[in-house]
Amino acid sequence: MKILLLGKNGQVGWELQRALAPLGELVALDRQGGQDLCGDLADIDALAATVRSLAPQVIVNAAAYTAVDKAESEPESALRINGEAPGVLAREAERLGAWLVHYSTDYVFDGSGEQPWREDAPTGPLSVYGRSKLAGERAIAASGAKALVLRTSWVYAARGGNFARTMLRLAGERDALRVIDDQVGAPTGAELIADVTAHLLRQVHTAADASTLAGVYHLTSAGETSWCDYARFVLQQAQARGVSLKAGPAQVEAIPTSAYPTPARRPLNSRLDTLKLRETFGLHLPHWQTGVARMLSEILD
Ligand SMILES: NC(=O)C1=CN([C@@H]2O[C@H](COP(=O)(O)OP(=O)(O)OC[C@H]3O[C@@H](n4cnc5c(N)ncnc54)[C@H](OP(=O)(O)O)[C@@H]3O)[C@@H](O)[C@H]2O)C=CC1
Ligand SMILES: Cc1cn([C@H]2C[C@H](O)[C@@H](COP(=O)(O)OP(=O)(O)O[C@H]3O[C@@H](C)C(=O)[C@@H](O)[C@H]3O)O2)c(=O)[nH]c1=O
Ligand SMILES: [Mg+2]
Repeated sequence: MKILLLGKNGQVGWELQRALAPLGELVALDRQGGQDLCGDLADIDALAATVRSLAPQVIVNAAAYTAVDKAESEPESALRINGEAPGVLAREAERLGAWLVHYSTDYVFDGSGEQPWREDAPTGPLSVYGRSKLAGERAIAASGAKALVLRTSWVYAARGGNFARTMLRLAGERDALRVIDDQVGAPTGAELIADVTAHLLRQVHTAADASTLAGVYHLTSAGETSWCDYARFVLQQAQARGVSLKAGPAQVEAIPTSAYPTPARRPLNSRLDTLKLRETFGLHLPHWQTGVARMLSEILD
């Protein structure tokens, strides 16, 4: 099986390089591409030509415009990379009869209520990033390609930029942190996302009628937390590993969203219901604290 991976150096892309390697011949590209291959999602024609020339059986798209606040002032760029380019990948996949795996986000929802969102719940993005990711989902659905669209949330990894690492840095610099406690979701590790992706592709590869497996799935860790309690957990774990910090968990002040103005609005309720994924593919999803503790061991021990 030939697999084309885009966005190979992002949090998820890096872990996918590891997890997809045993499945077949892996061609992994970053934005720069190489050897007449284009991995830049903003260069739509060259991207389509690259897919045609490689003719993979599977395309995995881990590239995205993920700077949520910056997207508010760069909507065209976000929409091209997150909205248009996935549609082009899907149309090329459809022509080739290839599968597309793509990632989306909790930010496609408006964050109302307290119930975990199911896959078929109405969307209502609050930000440019959320709208651009929803546009990508819709373009994929319209293409007719066999696709797995995995909505995840609050992604962290040992390698790359994420909230946990920001909290560690700030707690080393400041006496106190102020962190939002009324946005609730599940921190999800790039390792888990990559391993589940590989598991899904194996099942799709061996299923008698694989096309029935195509669709949108929610993929997050089990459990839920707020950004504030997540920050406290990270700092408590760091201290337990002997890291000296200016601000410990007790110096993390809980604040409402209204006290932390940002260019992009974010959902209050980011809970995603993962039942469909677990039942369809026979998966167990670990609690968020397990993966975060493991990631912290990796970077701190
Ligand atoms: N991070 C999160 O909290 C969440 C992420 N997701 C989704 O999961 C997926 C993976 O995200 P994650 O790994 O965390 O994101 P990262 O920001 O870690 O990685 C994104 C990658 O995309 C690359 N990229 C950006 N623009 C382009 C472009 N024009 N052409 C090619 N590559 C580009 C970046 O490269 P460069 O470094 O050169 O910019 C980077 O390597 C995305 O679809 C994202 O929307 C969903 C929910 C939460
Ligand atoms: C740095 C900081 C952030 N915050 C808040 C702002 C925000 O609501 C929350 C998280 O901040 P971030 O900048 O990490 O959030 P953000 O970049 O919006 O994270 C999102 O990224 C995209 C790509 C996704 O798809 C989402 O699932 C989600 O992970 O914490 C504080 O309250 N205090 C702080 O000191
Ligand atoms: Mg961010």
